[in-house]
Amino acid sequence: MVLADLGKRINTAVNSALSNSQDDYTTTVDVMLKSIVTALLESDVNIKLVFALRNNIRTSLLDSKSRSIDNAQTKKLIQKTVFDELCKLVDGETEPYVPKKRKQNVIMFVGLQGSGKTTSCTKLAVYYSKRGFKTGLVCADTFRAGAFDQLKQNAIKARIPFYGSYTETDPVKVAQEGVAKFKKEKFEVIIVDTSGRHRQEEELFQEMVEISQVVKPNQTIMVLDASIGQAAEQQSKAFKDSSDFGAIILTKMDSHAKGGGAISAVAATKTPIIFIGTGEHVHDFEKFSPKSFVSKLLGIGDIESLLEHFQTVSNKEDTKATMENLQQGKFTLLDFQKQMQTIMKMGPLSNIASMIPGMGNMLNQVSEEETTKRMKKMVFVLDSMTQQELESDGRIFIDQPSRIVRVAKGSGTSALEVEMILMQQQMMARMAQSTKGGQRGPGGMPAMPGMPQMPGMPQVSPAMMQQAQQKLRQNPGMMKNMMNMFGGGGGGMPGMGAGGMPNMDEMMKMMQDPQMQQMAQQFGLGM
Ligand SMILES: Nc1nc2c(ncn2[C@@H]2O[C@H](COP(=O)(O)OP(=O)(O)OP(=O)(O)O)[C@@H](O)[C@H]2O)c(=O)[nH]1
Repeated sequence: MVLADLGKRINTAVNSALSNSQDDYTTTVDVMLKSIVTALLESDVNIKLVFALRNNIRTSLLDSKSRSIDNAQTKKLIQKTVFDELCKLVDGETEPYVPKKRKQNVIMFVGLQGSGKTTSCTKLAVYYSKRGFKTGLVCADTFRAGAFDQLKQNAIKARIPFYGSYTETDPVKVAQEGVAKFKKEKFEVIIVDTSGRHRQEEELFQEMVEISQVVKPNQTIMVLDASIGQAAEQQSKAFKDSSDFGAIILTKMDSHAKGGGAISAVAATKTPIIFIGTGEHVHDFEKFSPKSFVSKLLGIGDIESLLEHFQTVSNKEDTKATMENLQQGKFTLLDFQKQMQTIMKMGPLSNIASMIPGMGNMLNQVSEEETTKRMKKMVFVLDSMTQQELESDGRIFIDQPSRIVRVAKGSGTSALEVEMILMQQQMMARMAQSTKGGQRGPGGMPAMPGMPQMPGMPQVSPAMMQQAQQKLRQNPGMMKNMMNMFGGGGGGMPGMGAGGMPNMDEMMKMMQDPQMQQMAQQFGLGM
């Protein structure tokens, strides 16, 4: 992620300040600030902003009130002051426009060529469409050959109605006609993609002014490539003068670019970032809030973004069907397949992990590549099942083991791997059975705490539980295996507790189940 290195360095600076008991308070603060300033400057953040941030933190930390408080409070104060000042750095100060239902909201995109405009237009269209807005896309880029085809392909894939022309060369005319057509058809969100050039040229800005005059956008969004560095500021100012955008989308935040230049541009134009692009896929798109961003940057996690993201990528109908099944205490292989597809749509596991408190570092222990490989295998296995098999509770495979061999062949996996997935589904089905009518967690998934005893399971005494927990602590590799069994601990899976973390007590109970133990031993999981 962009700025990931910056986050680590700031964290280190704050933590070493907190653990340093030898220096006096002023020296501790100054040493910490020196490291933070260096990290920010090396990430391309504008020098003026860096020094303003440094002075603000120093003033807050060294004023007489903060100095008189005790050690624990000082630690909290340092953490909070750094956090707040970093939030201010990415806070555009003004409130962005929010499209209203049953109104016709016209949104115009501007930005240089290659910044990710067309991709972001489609991502935003999908975002609003998923939230019940009748949404259409207009391609007003007649400058670049192939621009309309690109938007068309994206729109078809995402099932978003679109408008454009292969013959009309006047972008103003195309924009006007497209918006008029969608307005007539009572569309609620109409997104206009415009052209970009490689450089900031006079004609481009003139074109933006003219399009803006005819489509009268409720909101103009500038798309900015997070990797452009210091040039971001000048580019943003030029667009601000011509098209007075009211919001920014930062793209390519998944890259390893420094990103500080783009952050500086936000501060220079006092315009809020509303979304960030985190990949090329249509769902690699996150709503931006300064607090969430800084939380993730510092590895604190951000459940709000996770749930918001889950809502965007999950299919309402599928979720509803799974919910109904869960209400009845059922969890079929089809439910399992839908959940896997949703998790895969959420993007790289590191993206998901960074949103879960305490999970940011977890993927360092379980290799992302390995986990993604395992998850993909699970999808291949489930995709190789017949509809009858998917809609079943999984027993069909026990009754007819030849099915396992067929699925293994079809998915390019082994019979053992298929059995492994069936075992996971069985575990989840058991959980669903035991939570029938019980409490539900976020996203309607079973809430693990306070879960009733699973049917057919031996009673687990507190001593046994303690023993098992001890065993787990002594053997972290076992936990890793368990995490892998659950596809790397991705969020939203049935059987996961709040925030997608597996519930330890529940795991313990499952580990005590003789049938599960037998199967686990067979798979070499060493329970
Ligand atoms: N990794 C990554 N790639 C992205 C992201 N957003 C866009 N891209 C890629 O960046 C390239 C350019 O994106 P486009 O959407 O075509 O850019 P554009 O600004 O519309 O360009 P023009 O149509 O030429 O003006 C494409 O290969 C996209 O797939 C992102 O958030 N992350």
